[in-house]
Amino acid sequence: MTALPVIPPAEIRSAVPVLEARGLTLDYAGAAGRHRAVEDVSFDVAAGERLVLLGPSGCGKSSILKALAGFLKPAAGTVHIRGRAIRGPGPERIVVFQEFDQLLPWKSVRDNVAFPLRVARKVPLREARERADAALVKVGLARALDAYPHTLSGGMKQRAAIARALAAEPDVLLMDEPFAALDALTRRTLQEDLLKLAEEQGFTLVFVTHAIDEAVLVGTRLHLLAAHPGRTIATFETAGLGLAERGSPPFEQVVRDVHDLLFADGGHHV
Ligand SMILES: Nc1ncnc2c1ncn2[C@@H]1O[C@H](COP(=O)(O)OP(=O)(O)OP(=O)(O)O)[C@@H](O)[C@H]1O
Repeated sequence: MTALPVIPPAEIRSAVPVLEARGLTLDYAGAAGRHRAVEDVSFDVAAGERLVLLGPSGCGKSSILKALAGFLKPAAGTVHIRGRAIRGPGPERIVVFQEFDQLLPWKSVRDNVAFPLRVARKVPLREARERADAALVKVGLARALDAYPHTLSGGMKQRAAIARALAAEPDVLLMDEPFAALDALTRRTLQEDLLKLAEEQGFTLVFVTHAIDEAVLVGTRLHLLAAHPGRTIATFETAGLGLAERGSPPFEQVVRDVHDLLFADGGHHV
């Protein structure tokens, strides 16, 4: 008789966070010596959670994301994924950046999305292209499947980069102001698409933004940071504030509370 797999109860499974930062401290080496970008930041991200890192320019949001991606080694403290120390990049963590030049210029949009599936996930060509097409349709690029990146607008390139990440169905999606350079309408649509996909695919997300309304909408939890060096000033639970609540009094109240904290003491934190 085949032994049944032992599946721990949900409360035990969820006890190990997908991501865990403890006392995370990040430095850059410069001509004038060491520059401390982030100091003593700690957080957990459970499966399916969407943690937003929010704060003014220079508070270390991107640096924290780089540490989670495995591009930047902590000067002190630790970062773990599912209990394992992060020592470098891995295919289970995919980063979407703000910049529009994330695509390979010699590949079609479809093959840009299919390529990492084939290489990192060993998905057969036909299936990879099918998954690429489905992801591209979801971000509104159904008519650009065969186009090459240089023929796309900046917004379309960004949609393709997002489709590429989503198609790979990562365990953790890391997004660094992915919508910041998009026009307002596209930005709104992609916010909605991202939330729907998060619901469907259940991925865990760490999302960087300096837009408070976007943070409240996208996040299930907000981690507020102040600058010089980047450090935690507050956290907010925002799981109940999604698309249906946008613009509602509770939603707007959290936006105001976050704004007041970030601009406390006449902009002391900014
Ligand atoms: N490659 C680097 N070399 C030296 N210093 C850096 C480097 N990257 C970032 N920094 C510094 O580290 C600090 C945090 O920068 P980071 O880009 O993480 O902040 P941020 O919150 O993402 O800012 P923004 O919202 O403007 O993108 C800043 O003081 C910045 O000047």
